[in-house]
Amino acid sequence: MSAASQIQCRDVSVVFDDAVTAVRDVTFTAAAGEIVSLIGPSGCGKTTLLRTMAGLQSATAGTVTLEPAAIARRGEIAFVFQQPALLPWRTSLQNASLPLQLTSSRTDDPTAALDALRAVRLDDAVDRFPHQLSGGMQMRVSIARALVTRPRVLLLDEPFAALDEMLRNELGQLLLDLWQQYGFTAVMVTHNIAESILLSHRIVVMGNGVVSEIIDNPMPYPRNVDLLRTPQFADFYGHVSDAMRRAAECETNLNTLTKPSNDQRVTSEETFR
Ligand SMILES: Nc1ncnc2c1ncn2[C@@H]1O[C@H](COP(=O)(O)OP(=O)(O)OP(=O)(O)O)[C@@H](O)[C@H]1O
Repeated sequence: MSAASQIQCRDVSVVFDDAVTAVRDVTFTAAAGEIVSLIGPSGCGKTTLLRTMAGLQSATAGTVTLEPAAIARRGEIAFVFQQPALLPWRTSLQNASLPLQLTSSRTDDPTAALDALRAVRLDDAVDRFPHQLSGGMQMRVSIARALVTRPRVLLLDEPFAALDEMLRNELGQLLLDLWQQYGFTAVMVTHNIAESILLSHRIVVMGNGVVSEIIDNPMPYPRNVDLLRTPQFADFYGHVSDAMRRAAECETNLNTLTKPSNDQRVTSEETFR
């Protein structure tokens, strides 16, 4: 098993086209082996921050440091997207093997891909093509493909958003099992408060590009979906939900301030300096 890496974001800002500040001075650390959720209103910069952590987007300012270093071309950083994005002409085994063929290992040995498919409980679907799989099974193949290189860091962008609640809980449970087995550090963007509570050690709440709150999750591990029916869960859900509301209100207030009437002619930079 690869050692997990700590991810440290320090004063990270991302500005698009010199005009849109998607992420502003974000600082937080995901400890090695921790699961962290990024939640917040739509458009608050979660995906941009996750892509910056993956090295898919450059930071305009600030740094993202992985310790020990994790190298994407060796598959040490893996990304799971909302859509499974499988190649339709490849079987589950061939899709799960893809990173091994693209990364520096360049191996055709199917053992690691078979192991990853077994871990996501798809032993009996290795020779099926994507169109022969349900949505949940396709997502499992996508997760197997991410894990096949034994990444130190797993970044997930709303991986279960397109699935119904039962399937989402089932795959959440699967992700917890895989985390126990593989020991990666995970950062996951989600809109789903219950999912963030079920899975993560800490919940980073964002609003308007900034981190508005970081909430430690007191629920002990190992966890399973039964947690969702406990009074402690209900209490904590209310707490996270209030933080989300505050982030959304902050977003609304900032938007009001950053959209001045013509006669005010104030830039957002001036407003917040
Ligand atoms: N490539 C880009 N060019 C210009 N603006 C962008 C680009 N990508 C994102 N943005 C803008 O940056 C802001 C943050 O977008 P981002 O996708 O990170 O938010 P998000 O919180 O992930 O949203 P959602 O929850 O809806 O997926 C938005 O205003 C978006 O329009």
